[in-house]
Order: sequence, then C-alpha cells, then structure tokens
Amino acid sequence: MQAPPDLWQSDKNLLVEARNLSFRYGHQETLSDIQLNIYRGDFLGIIGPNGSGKSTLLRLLLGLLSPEQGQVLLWGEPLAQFRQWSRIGYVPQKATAFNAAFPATVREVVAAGRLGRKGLFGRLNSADREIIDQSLATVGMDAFADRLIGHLSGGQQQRVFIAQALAGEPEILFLDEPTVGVDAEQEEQFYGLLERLNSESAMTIVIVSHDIGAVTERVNKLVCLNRRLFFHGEVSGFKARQSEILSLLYGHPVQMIRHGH
Ligand SMILES: Nc1ncnc2c1ncn2[C@@H]1O[C@H](COP(=O)(O)OP(=O)(O)OP(=O)(O)O)[C@@H](O)[C@H]1O
Repeated sequence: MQAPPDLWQSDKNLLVEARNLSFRYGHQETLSDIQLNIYRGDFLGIIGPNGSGKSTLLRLLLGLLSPEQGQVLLWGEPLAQFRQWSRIGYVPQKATAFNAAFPATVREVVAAGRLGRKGLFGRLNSADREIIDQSLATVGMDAFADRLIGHLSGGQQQRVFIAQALAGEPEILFLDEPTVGVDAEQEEQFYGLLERLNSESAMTIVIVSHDIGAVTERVNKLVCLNRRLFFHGEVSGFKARQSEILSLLYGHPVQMIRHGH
C-alpha cells in the first residue's frame, strides 16, 4: 500500500534523526536516550546549562563521535553509510581563535569551505569564486576579503566562518555557540542573518546557545537538553510551559531576561 502523500512528504523532509542516542566520555553518562528529528526548514535552537551535552549532541549528529547506544540517520541513511557531507555546514565552538599573524586572508578561509565540496583534487573555477564572493557578501564581509583573518574582531571572524560554511552551499547549517564574545549589536545582526538564510534561502539551521532569551525569540523549534531531553518541539509549545520547563532543566526557577534591543 502506498503511503499517503503528506506522510511521504514529511519523511522526505526529515534531514536528521537521532534514535535513542546515549553517550558517555568516562563513567558518567553524558547523554541519555535522545530522540530528535530535524526537518527541512527548521530553525532549531538547542539550549541547556553548561556541561549539559549540547556540543556532544552536535558532534554525535555529525558523526564526530560515535554513540554508545542508538543511531543517527542523515537524509534517512545510517550515518556510517552517509557520504554527502557537503549537504552539511558546521561552525564549531570557538572557531574564532586566530592569532593576528595567521597567514590566510578572509577570502582564502572562505575558499576552503568551497574546496571541501570539490573533493581532494578539485580546482576552483569562476563559478566557485562567484559563490565565495556571494557568501562573503551575504555575511557583510565582502569589503574585508583581502584582509588577514587574524586582524579581524571576534564577531567579524565569526561571520567569516559562517561564510566559509555557506560557500559549501549546505542544506543544513549547525552552529555551536556562535555569539560568544560578540557584542549585542553584532548579535542582533547575526540573528537577522540566520533568519534571512532560513526564510529566504530555505536553509535549515541548528544553533546551540546559552542565551535562552535571544534564541527563543528567533527560532521556530527548540530542544531543551540537560543530559536528556526536557523539551523538543515548537517554540509556541515551549512558551506555554516555559517556567516549568526551565525549572526542570536548570534544577531551579529561571527568570528570563529580555535584552532591550
Ligand atoms: N573530550 C571530553 N572528555 C571528557 N569529558 C568531556 C569531553 N568533552 C566534554 N566532556 C564533558 O561532557 C559533558 C558535556 O559537555 P558538552 O561540551 O557537550 O556540554 P555543553 O552543554 O556543550 O557545555 P557548554 O555549554 O559549557 O559548552 C561535560 O560534563 C563535559 O565536561
């Protein structure tokens, strides 16, 4: 029997699936029984206290760590068989720790993101160079293309790393704490950029953050994590039970602070 069209559609749009994932670094369980679905078009925030396993979860989803139990499926394929890594962009935590003398220009750093898509012996052609320039323009860093990466501020370097990921034309972009060390105005611009990528370029975005207030105002879906999942769903569902979920997540009542920008 054929599946109804809407069911077929939803499966096709399921990009990342975590089934009963558990993981430990040493004796203590770091993540326990995580069930997670990421659909095409999601703008998903992952929040939780320090050490709650947010980065570990991203690393498991990207195959950088192997689960002790459970499975990750990417585009419906078990991770071990998945080969289409250019569909995924990843900007790790603290990507922006360049020494001022680091000998690469902004354009070269972004070009590295395009080379990843071309394979080991691929050469960049004029279409690739155009995509590199467009990626720089998207993050508003085109005027800095010939500067050394180490001469930029943390926020500017962060945008260059987003451009590097964009140059690979990913369908899904994972960002781990991208606004650490970025001032409030840059953070506002940054979230605006992510919103545009999500709504205008139909890019699926997954962002890990400490900043509950900023994230919940921007994303459409949310994961609340503290070694296990405390919530996974639409932001509207989270907001309806916000204080209850946050008390459980942090183990004490949490006052949300709204930034006035
Ligand atoms: N390589 C490692 N070896 C051993 N323990 C680790 C390792 N990386 C992380 N941990 C521990 O695993 C737990 C989860 O860490 P993880 O970095 O995933 O949390 P997080 O929620 O991303 O934290 P933060 O918000 O502080 O970045 C923490 O207790 C951390 O100390």
